Amino acid sequence: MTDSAARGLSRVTLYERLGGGAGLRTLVDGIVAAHLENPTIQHRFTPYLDRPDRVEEIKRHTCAYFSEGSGGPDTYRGRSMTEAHRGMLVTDAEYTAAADDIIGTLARHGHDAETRAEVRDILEAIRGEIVGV
Ligand code: HEM
Repeated sequence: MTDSAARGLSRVTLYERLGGGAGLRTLVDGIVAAHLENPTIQHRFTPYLDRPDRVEEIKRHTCAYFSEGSGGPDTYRGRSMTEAHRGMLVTDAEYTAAADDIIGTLARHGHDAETRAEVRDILEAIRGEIVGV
């Protein structure tokens, strides 16, 4: 049996494969650190460095958003993606840079190609909610 067939039978959710709540938190910390190092988008995030409470809130919202979207138990209660990013006029290149940080962080934490492809598909599905709004 292939890995994917086994997963289908045992219904292991993407949330569980990402390590549940603790795994997601580790990933979100890594993603934010990667954004701060990424020359294409770091300027979007450096203004938050002197607002640790807001960074913590955004991280918590992002964990809940990823949990809900990957079959986890949380409910995202933050603003819609379009509302959260309205007025930023995020470009396609910036979005791709952010998505690459996410996929790179997954790879660094040992998540396999199949899981990375699944996350990449989700990120492409919501691109239009964030770019250019
Ligand atoms: C790749 C997909 C992305 C996802 C899933 C995502 C998700 C989120 C979430 C859940 C929040 C918190 C919203 C809230 O607290 O109400 C947020 C906020 C934010 N995002 Fe994104 N985001 C993405 C891409 C981007 C990109 C490409 C940029 C800029 C280059 C960006 C910049 C920001 C900023 C600056 C905030 C803080 C907004 C504020 O202070 O109100 N995001 N994002």
